[in-house]
Amino acid sequence: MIYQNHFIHILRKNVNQINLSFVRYAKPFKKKWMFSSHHSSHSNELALEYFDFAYPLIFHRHWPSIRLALLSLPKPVALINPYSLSNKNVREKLIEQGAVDMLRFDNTTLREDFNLIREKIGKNDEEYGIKKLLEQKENRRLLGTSDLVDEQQDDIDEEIDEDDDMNTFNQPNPVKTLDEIYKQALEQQVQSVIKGNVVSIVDDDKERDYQKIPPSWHVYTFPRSNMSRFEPSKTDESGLLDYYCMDGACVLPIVALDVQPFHSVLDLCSAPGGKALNIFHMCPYIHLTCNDIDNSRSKRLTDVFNQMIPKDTLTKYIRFVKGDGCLFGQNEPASFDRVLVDVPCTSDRHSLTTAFNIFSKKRIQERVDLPAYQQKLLESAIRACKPGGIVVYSTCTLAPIQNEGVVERAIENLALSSSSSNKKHRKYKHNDPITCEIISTQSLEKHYAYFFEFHSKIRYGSLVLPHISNNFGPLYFCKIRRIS
Ligand SMILES: C[S@@+](CC[C@H](N)C(=O)[O-])C[C@H]1O[C@@H](n2cnc3c(N)ncnc32)[C@H](O)[C@@H]1O
Repeated sequence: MIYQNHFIHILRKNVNQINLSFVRYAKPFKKKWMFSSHHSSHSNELALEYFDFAYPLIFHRHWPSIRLALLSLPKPVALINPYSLSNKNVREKLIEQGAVDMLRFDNTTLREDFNLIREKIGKNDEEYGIKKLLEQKENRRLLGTSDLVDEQQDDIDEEIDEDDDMNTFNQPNPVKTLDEIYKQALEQQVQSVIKGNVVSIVDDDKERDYQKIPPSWHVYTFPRSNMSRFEPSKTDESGLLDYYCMDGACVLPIVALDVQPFHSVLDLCSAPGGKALNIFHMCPYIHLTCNDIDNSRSKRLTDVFNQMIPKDTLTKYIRFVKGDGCLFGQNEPASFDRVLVDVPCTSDRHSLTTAFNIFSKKRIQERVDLPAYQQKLLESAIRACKPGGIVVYSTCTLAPIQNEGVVERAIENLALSSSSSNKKHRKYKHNDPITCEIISTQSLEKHYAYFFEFHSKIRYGSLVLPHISNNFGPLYFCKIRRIS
């Protein structure tokens, strides 16, 4: 019931024009569908127009495959409810159906081969020859993985494969049109989203054993290229659901958060609660605070938890708060060991399938203000975190300005506050100087490379690119440590 109801069927007339005749209703616990065969929503089309304008400049030849995936059915994963009485039977049934536990998947050889290829095509390896790239392309084909690896390959592919369909997708217009000029301006903007050298990055998770997964946390999915769907979730005798379906990429920020027993954890923008459930299943011996500003979404959040967690556990370990996350770190002392801040964003996949999305003309100002709002939420999350604690920032957009751009500006702004000479230029009022560093998520990417397509040109954090063979994401996340 939960996830399958989310899926929309999209009729595409041709590659540039879509007819979004289904409109998704985002409430996971209500069977609501709006079907309109006559009206394709204008804001859906605006979203696609914007993506077609901005994203080829960032993702180059990969944009057509990302676009295809965004316009296709997303792939679900099932988060098993360890409190459900049918927990064991359900897991056995899913395995019989061919599903695998994404957190315990151990096809070591496949993963090692894949990682080897990725390493070889390392971002900065300029001396790589065409022959080797072709070999690797063939390896990737044999591994059944896509070729979303490195832009460096693009130039070479263009030299050697002029008839490649992908290259003809955005054929340059020989005459420099006004569009071209706008595109160049936008490209400059995209390139200047981050400075790239103001935040330090450490690789502390390099040696982390990602195979060590707590026994309460199981996430099932079907293997690559397997488009099977999960049956609707059922309730057991005590009224608890046996699993919760969601986008598989949602698991990654939680892996990055690395919650440990007895931690005090804050989920600043929590509703409807998919990631908060993962946090709690990752480590049930914590004190979890779930906050959201929106009344109806907060109600959904508590509904989700009531259907997944027994009442006594809920009251003992979980606190629900309804408040403005921007104020969290200002009014309370920094008290959390871990903070997840999964901010509102342009929700790229969602915007292509919902009627009144943030690309609507009436919401232009909201969209323009979004990165500043996200920055405010991230700064607040960092302020709420204890020194030495971890903050994970996440979004479900591909836009660099809402991802790395926000991370860099927030960390820079918090550091600026330490300098008294800069105090008058500070955007938000807070008392103490705050310094942060970013913890690289490269090792996490390597471990989960079989399931996800990661964008290789990310400086801070990781970005999951939607791909038709395992249609998860988009999802960006960045792991930040508060130092002082
Ligand atoms: C991307 S959704 C969060 C999804 C959620 N983390 C999950 O996994 O189910 C963003 C949420 O931020 C909430 N939000 C927006 N502004 C907020 C604010 N100032 N303070 C707290 N929550 C806010 C929205 O109501 C929305 O529920």
